[in-house]
Amino acid sequence: QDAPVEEQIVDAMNKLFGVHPGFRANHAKGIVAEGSFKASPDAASLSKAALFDGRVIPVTVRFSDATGIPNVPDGSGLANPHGLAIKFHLPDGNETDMVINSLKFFPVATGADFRDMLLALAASPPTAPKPTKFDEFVASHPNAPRAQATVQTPNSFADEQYYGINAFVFVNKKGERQAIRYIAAPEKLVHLDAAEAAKRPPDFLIDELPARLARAPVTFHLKAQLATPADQTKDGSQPWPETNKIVELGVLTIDKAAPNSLEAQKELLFLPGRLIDGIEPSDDPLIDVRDGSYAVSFSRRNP
Ligand code: HEM
Repeated sequence: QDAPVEEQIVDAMNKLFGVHPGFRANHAKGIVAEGSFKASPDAASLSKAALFDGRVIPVTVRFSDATGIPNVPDGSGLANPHGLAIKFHLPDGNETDMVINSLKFFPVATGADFRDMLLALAASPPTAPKPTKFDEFVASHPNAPRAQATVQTPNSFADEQYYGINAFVFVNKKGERQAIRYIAAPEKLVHLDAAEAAKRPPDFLIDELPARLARAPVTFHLKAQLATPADQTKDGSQPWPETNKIVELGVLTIDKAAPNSLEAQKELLFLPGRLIDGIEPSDDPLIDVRDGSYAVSFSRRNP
């Protein structure tokens, strides 16, 4: 009970999804691929980060299904939101990560609330008497079901739009600061309705990606949604107005499935707070809680 909240969160995930040695406590099922990123000239005016200087930066990415269940069917509602984790390998040997998913905003604003939501879900199996613990949680956290309602099953990991949710702060060469939220936009967005998704084979997303990459590369436009001075940055459960300016940061090209995805994903650790000069965390408390929880999960899956 006195454990740090990051550990309590991973314990709650283990309770909800079961313990599956060697797998992530959340987003357990995934596939690794490789490619590159090339920034647009606009990116450098917002951030001095080496990532945005226009050179071609090799990347390792991992697409994933939600939950800590390693064999969750890709078309199940449980597998929403799908994730995209990107590791940028910079010329100086440094790395920086982006860990984003298909929710437009997060169900809750703090680590403690996220832990409580996971525990409420774990205490609310289909047989639980009504109102369930999760019904009670929702009554005091109305954004939780609203957030989940923003996701659908995509036709392909490549046909989904992914959102950064947590705000980061870009700093440019002049020292100007701009809060942003990331968006990775696909060439086309293709969603399935729940009935159609349920009919797809259990690994249809995982199997489709290497097949698609063998034919042609997959591209995403990495963008930054800019905060206005009126926008808060500390609550990822509150989206910014859709009218906010969006700047194209560059193109992410994924061209090769990793030859040994299962082994590769085990060794990979993506951290939302692994940043480089020119990109800073905002005051959103989830960034630190996420970093801590991902590290706990990593140490348990690689004991
Ligand atoms: C309090 C908030 C959150 C907590 C505690 C949390 C916790 C976790 C944990 C423990 C993992 C497994 C990490 C590992 O073993 O490497 C994970 C994976 C992941 N999470 Fe979160 N998460 C949170 C919020 C978010 C948000 C806001 C996003 C998206 C914007 C997100 C996207 C992902 C993705 C894409 C993965 C898979 C990463 C990979 O492929 O290695 N999470 N999360």
